[in-house]
Amino acid sequence: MPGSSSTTWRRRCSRATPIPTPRPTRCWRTCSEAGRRGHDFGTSGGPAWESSVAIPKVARVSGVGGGARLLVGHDLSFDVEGRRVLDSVSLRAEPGRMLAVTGTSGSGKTTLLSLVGGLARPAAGEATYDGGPVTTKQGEPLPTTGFVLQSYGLVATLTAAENVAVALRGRGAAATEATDRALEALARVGVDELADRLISELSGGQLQRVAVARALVVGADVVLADEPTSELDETNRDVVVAQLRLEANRGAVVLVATHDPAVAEECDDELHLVDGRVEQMQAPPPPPEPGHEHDAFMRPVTDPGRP
Ligand SMILES: Nc1ncnc2c1ncn2[C@@H]1O[C@H](COP(=O)(O)OP(=O)(O)OP(=O)(O)O)[C@@H](O)[C@H]1O
Repeated sequence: MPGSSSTTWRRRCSRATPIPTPRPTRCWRTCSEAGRRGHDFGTSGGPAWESSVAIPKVARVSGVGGGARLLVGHDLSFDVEGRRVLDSVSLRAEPGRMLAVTGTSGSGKTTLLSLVGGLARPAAGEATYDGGPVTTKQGEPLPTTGFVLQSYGLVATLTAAENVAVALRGRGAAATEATDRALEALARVGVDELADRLISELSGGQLQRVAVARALVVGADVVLADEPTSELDETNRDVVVAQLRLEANRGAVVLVATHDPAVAEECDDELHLVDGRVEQMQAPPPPPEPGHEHDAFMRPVTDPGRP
């Protein structure tokens, strides 16, 4: 049922397979234990990967509220040419978690990410981060934010490395440091070999991974990724999702707009939009009692030959 409340649920990541890794350049370790997802990429001076990721099995319904480093949307609405394309949508995204924003094409995913990222101003409602506004009065994002734009927003006349380094140069990093970190970010998504190629010489999937690297490189408080895997094969999709998970693990709020159920499945929470409104979600059933763990996979046996 559409409504103005935000309803998200928490799901356990179901995949316990090792995450495919691009060629690492530095400290990189994999961990394939169930419930421990992610890798330690010893770069960029950021905090190390937290060794375990607590993903409870139980459903959770989030309410809207303030709180430390929460990204909150309060009844956000947005109009385009007099048409309401987002209608009273609320969300509450926590650091350390990945929130999938799903919905059919045109349902408002990009619009919602733009509003909570401060790229657009809502017609009504408010977005807050850490209890305060998401932008300065001049419209500059206040939390450090890594955007993966659907259209990438890369500069065609610069190389892949330069496009990524720009995100750091704009924040005052020295040229050498920015280049080093750009190469590391490109390596995280397996495109460091393309570092010196012009953007105009890259394929769609390569461009998309450069755009992801640019969002990763800043060690952002908030990562807003709009369809970050739409051009990728399954292996590279998993690499990108694993890197977004790493961002969450180091404490970022991560929002991923996606059409891909496999990507949504890897997230902890999901907010589903239908025609610019939040669709009421059904929470998954509670975990089985001890001793009944396999019941969920059992089907009633109907044998027409038996009474
Ligand atoms: N600049 C614009 N001009 C006109 N209409 C727009 C504009 N931006 C968004 N819209 C409309 O707003 C609605 C929501 O668009 P939005 O891009 O947020 O959807 P989406 O769920 O991200 O879609 P997709 O999955 O196709 O990227 C759509 O009906 C779209 O046509």
